[in-house]
Amino acid sequence: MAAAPELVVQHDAEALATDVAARTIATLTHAQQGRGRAAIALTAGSIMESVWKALAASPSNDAVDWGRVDVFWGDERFVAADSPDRNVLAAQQLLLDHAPFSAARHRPMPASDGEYGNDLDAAAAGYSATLADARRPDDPDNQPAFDVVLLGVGPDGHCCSLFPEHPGLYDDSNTVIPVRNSPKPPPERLSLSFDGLNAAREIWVIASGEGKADAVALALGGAGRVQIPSAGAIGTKRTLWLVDRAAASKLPKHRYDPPVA
Ligand SMILES: O=C1O[C@H](COP(=O)(O)O)[C@@H](O)[C@H](O)[C@H]1O
Repeated sequence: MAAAPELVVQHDAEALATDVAARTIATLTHAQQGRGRAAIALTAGSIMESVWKALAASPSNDAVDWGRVDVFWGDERFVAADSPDRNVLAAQQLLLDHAPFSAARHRPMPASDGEYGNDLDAAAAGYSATLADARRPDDPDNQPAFDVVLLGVGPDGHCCSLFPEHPGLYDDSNTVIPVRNSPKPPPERLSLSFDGLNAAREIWVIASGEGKADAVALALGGAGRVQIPSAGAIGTKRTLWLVDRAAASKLPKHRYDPPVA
């Protein structure tokens, strides 16, 4: 079942990051109570470093049993493990390499100098198998139903490494797909397919700043996922757009009526 998008608008990037961190802690705690292990998928993006910092700084972060959390990735740049282009690096530096988060079972996507060498197809198949191995009893056959995906959105509306009018949008051959000729460098990437992404219980699309305002307005205004891929990110239980006022600034008044200052 698909969930129609809800919208929450926070004052600014800092308030947005604090809100996302608090919701993440609550959602993972709740998932652990119901399903034993919790599963989260991360993506990168300009707001995410603030989210990771807010999570690290939250006095409530030990409410989660991080030893019973699986951390996956929604997309990754297929470059060498030490390349500054890797999405995972900042997350490790700010969050995942530190207690209590380091207790989580972290599953980074493969790098181009890792176990699959520079074989992008093999790396995509390998991460699909990683997902399949991590499924819980009530999950779909081939992957965990992520309890939450923290999904960045590009100014062009892309999410994960699913870009407007790009072949990857049509590739649901596996939960994780190889992406070539990405319009945003670097050109080779790994990404959840739409099927892989939309198996998530909750998807939170997180956007901050005026640069994201067109994408937010188009996605919530009814654009299709070929034009604006983030419009096609739909969780089975909940789809939540968490944005700041700048990112909400091009929404029509019936969708968001900003408070008078
Ligand atoms: O390339 C990517 O871009 C998106 C959005 O990033 P932003 O810097 O425009 O906010 C990100 O969500 C994705 O993980 C990343 O690979």
